[in-house]
Amino acid sequence: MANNEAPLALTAQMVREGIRRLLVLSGEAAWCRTQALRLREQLPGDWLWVGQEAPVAPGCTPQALQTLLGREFHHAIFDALTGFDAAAFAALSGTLRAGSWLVLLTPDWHEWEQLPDADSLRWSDTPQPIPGPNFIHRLKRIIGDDPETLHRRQHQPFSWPTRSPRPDWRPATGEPQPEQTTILQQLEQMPPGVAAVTAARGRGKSALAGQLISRIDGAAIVTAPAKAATEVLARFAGDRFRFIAPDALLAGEESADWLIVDEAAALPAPLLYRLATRFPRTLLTTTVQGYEGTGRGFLLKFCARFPQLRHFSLHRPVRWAAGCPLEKAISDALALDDDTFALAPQGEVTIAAFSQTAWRTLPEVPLAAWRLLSGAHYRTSPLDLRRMMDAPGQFFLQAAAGERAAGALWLVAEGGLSAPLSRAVWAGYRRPRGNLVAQSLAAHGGDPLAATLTGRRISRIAVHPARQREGTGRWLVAEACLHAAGCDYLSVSFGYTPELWRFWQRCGFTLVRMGNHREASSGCYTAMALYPLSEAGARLAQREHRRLRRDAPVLARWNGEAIPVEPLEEAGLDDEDWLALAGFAFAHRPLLTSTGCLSRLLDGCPLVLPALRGRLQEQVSEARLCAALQIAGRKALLVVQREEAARALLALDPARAQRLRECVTQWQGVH
Ligand SMILES: CC(=O)SCCNC(=O)CCNC(=O)[C@H](O)C(C)(C)COP(=O)(O)OP(=O)(O)OC[C@H]1O[C@@H](n2cnc3c(N)ncnc32)[C@H](O)[C@@H]1OP(=O)(O)O
Ligand SMILES: Nc1ncnc2c1ncn2[C@@H]1O[C@H](COP(=O)(O)OP(=O)(O)OP(=O)(O)O)[C@@H](O)[C@H]1O
Repeated sequence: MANNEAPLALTAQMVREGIRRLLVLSGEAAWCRTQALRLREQLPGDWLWVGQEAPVAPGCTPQALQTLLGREFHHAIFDALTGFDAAAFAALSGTLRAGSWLVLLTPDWHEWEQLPDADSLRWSDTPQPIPGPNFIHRLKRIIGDDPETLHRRQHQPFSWPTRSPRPDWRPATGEPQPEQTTILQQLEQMPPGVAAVTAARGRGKSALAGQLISRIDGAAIVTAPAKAATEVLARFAGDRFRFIAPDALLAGEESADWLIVDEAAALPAPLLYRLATRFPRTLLTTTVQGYEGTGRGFLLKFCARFPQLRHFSLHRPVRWAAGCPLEKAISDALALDDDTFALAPQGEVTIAAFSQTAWRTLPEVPLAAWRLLSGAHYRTSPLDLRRMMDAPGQFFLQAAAGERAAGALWLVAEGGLSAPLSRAVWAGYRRPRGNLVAQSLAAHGGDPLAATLTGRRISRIAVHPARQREGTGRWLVAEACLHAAGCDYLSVSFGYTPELWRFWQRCGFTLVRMGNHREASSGCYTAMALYPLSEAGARLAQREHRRLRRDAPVLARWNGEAIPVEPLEEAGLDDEDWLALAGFAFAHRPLLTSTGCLSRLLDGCPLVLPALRGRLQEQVSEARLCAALQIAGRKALLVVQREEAARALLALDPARAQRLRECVTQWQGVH
């Protein structure tokens, strides 16, 4: 067959069979792009080009792909020549219609895993891009071993292969598919309440929601993170489709018999919760595959808040045929399949540490740990997989029972900043990437040298649901302490719930900080806790815990949330307050970090200080305060608040205030 007829013939066969395939082009950038453009001309289709720079339209960057989810394309090119955004790659594959090619452009196949990957700046806290050898090595092995993937390398012969035929695909006709019919029947008879439909990509969730709208007697409102992503739903709902954006819906008074929330897990949990409780019946649809950052965690965390929730799932693909080679290749490469929770691990538990090198020597161990950790946590994405595999400073423990993972724990090395940098972080001048808890201890805590201490942050811990409350979680944490000899503390930052805090308390952790606002994704306040491992760590934990107890009454007033510590009712300013106030008045420490000491300052100060009192004592919103005081905006308001604090300090003790001003302004000079 002539070389330009072969791709046409193979593509026509893929259309008949309802499948998609991966084609990898590896070599120099110019060669890869030329080959891709040539193929694009040969094969008709709408050919989305995803890369940092798309030479043709339609095109978008990997990061912008999120806005196109819910749309469908016929063929796509994914440029991974300078960086590989795994989440975007997987998401793109889900948008491809039957009969499509996903063309992946990679650097020279042998060099790829050694080359710096621009995407690493998102998952590694290093200042420059680093290579991701473990991830790329595994990806290469899976692609290389996959007989369905085509691979063309520069300077190597290539001919289009033939493939033995599969049964012809019978695409859906527009009438509900059998799985859809069963669910529709139940939804139509559902008493008031919440239902959730979950499935992997392309299973007909959105179509099902549209079919429901077109069948019910009453009115329905559709909402979703992006209207552009509701095309399929709109098509199946017909002229009864009515879309209202989530915030507009919340702000308005609209009523309807059904609320349909498409891609529900992409909305912040508190918003979703408020929406779901406002309508008699709510249908949530969401993708349960790691790359949408949702996963089983959505069911575990969000849906658990509705005990009567009806949960349905769709299994058979509709956008393409079952057994599609592209779907399989991507699911294998990104460890997306998710049956970890189906079988309970049996038998005695043993715990062992493993390092990133296990991805080469004994990959099933880290893979099982990854599956457990990602399945148990809300919003885990392939970014986390890449971090786990290749970012520096990661440590792991696995609890095994028989052949299966019963628990896993992931730690990240933090701290050890230089004294000048730690002080600059404390003063609010600097905030380099990474070191979440270590920097937070300095930036929001009382000790300017806090970030010089070294810690290991527990980034993830999970125990298999069938083996919880047996002490495995505590044992994992105890083992982590043994493996962290030489560090000052173990730390954890988590979305506060009383149950989770109970766990950390039982592991011996001391609460040192509560965030000032609920996290959009979890609806929880972020809490930070420490487990000291050295004397310096113990001093830090005690000092920060005491500070939290002092600030607790003020924080609780501010949050309207009880802080789980015994409040210390101590009026007046101590040395730490003076330093923190100087950090606010003369440097850049944030207002919300300084609420405790500022409140104590205001309590003992006769000056009027309207910008501070208005915000902290009367809790007037920033916008109203700006209007009342004729201040141009939030930034200008903060300047005024800092000036007021400076005036109060200078009035209280001019010499001390002056001395502290000189001290904290010096801490700016770090580069
Ligand atoms: C940084 C982060 O990863 S934060 C997120 C933590 N991970 C998750 O939420 C994932 C889902 N949850 C889990 O995987 C598990 O429930 C874990 C890891 C939190 C706890 O693991 P387990 O092995 O069940 O904990 P373990 O049995 O060691 O519990 C020790 C003590 O903590 C407390 N505790 C543990 N779970 C709970 C709970 N759900 N409610 C109340 N107390 C609890 C109890 O006091 C328990 O002792 P007890 O059983 O004798 O009363
Ligand atoms: N019953 C049906 N008849 C005809 N086409 C259907 C039917 N159900 C779904 N489809 C088509 O299958 C494709 C996938 O459906 P849909 O978008 O609803 O799936 P999804 O699970 O929401 O996928 P994604 O998560 O990728 O958005 C769409 O092109 C849709 O038009």
